Amino acid sequence: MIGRLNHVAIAVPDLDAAAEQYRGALGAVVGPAIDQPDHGVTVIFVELPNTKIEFLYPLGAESPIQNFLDKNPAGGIHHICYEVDDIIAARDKLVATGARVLGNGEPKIGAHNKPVLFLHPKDFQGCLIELEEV
Ligand SMILES: CC[C@@H](C(=O)O)C(=O)SCCNC(=O)CCNC(=O)[C@H](O)C(C)(C)COP(=O)(O)OP(=O)(O)OC[C@H]1O[C@@H](n2cnc3c(N)ncnc32)[C@H](O)[C@@H]1OP(=O)(O)O
Ligand SMILES: [Co+2]
Repeated sequence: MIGRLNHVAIAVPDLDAAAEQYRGALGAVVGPAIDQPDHGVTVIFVELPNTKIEFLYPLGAESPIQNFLDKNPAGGIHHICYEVDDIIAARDKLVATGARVLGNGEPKIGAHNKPVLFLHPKDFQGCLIELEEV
C-alpha cells in the first residue's frame, strides 16, 4: 500500500540555523520557510535526489510539535511521510487493523497541497507516520 518515502521531518529549535547548516556544511538545496497555520508549524523543505527533509518549527500556542520539542530541546526526527495512491482507502484499511488516525480522522491539505493524515506513533513501532496522497 505505501509507496515512496516522501520526506523525513526533523523538529528543530532554530529554523534558520538548521537551514544554514544544511545549505552550507551539507551543500543541500534548501527552500524557504513557509508558515502552515492549519498544522501549527513553520516548515522548510530540503530537496535531496531521492527524497526530502522537512524542518519543523512550532507555530502558534497549540502546535502539535511543542511537546516533542520540550522533550527533545536539541531537536530530533519527528515523523516520516509515505506516499499512498488513495488516502481514504489507506486510512480505512489501517483503521480496520486497529491503527489510530490522529485528529478527526479526515485528511487535511499538507505542505505539498495534497491530502495528508497522521498515524499514532504508539501503533507504528514508536514512529509517527504521515501519509500523503500523490
Ligand atoms: C506541514 C504539514 C504536514 C506536511 O505536509 O508535511 C506536516 O508534517 S505537519 C507536522 C506536525 N503535525 C503533526 O505532528 C500532527 C500529528 N501529531 C499529533 O497529533 C501529535 O503530535 C501526537 C503525535 C498525537 C503527540 O501529541 P502530544 O500532545 O505531543 O502527546 P504526548 O506528548 O502526550 O505524546 C504521547 C506519546 O507519544 C509520544 N510521541 C509524541 N510525539 C511523537 C513523535 N513525533 N514520535 C514518536 N513518539 C512520539 C510521546 O513521547 C508520548 O509517549 P509516552 O511518553 O511514552 O507516553
Ligand atoms: Co510532514
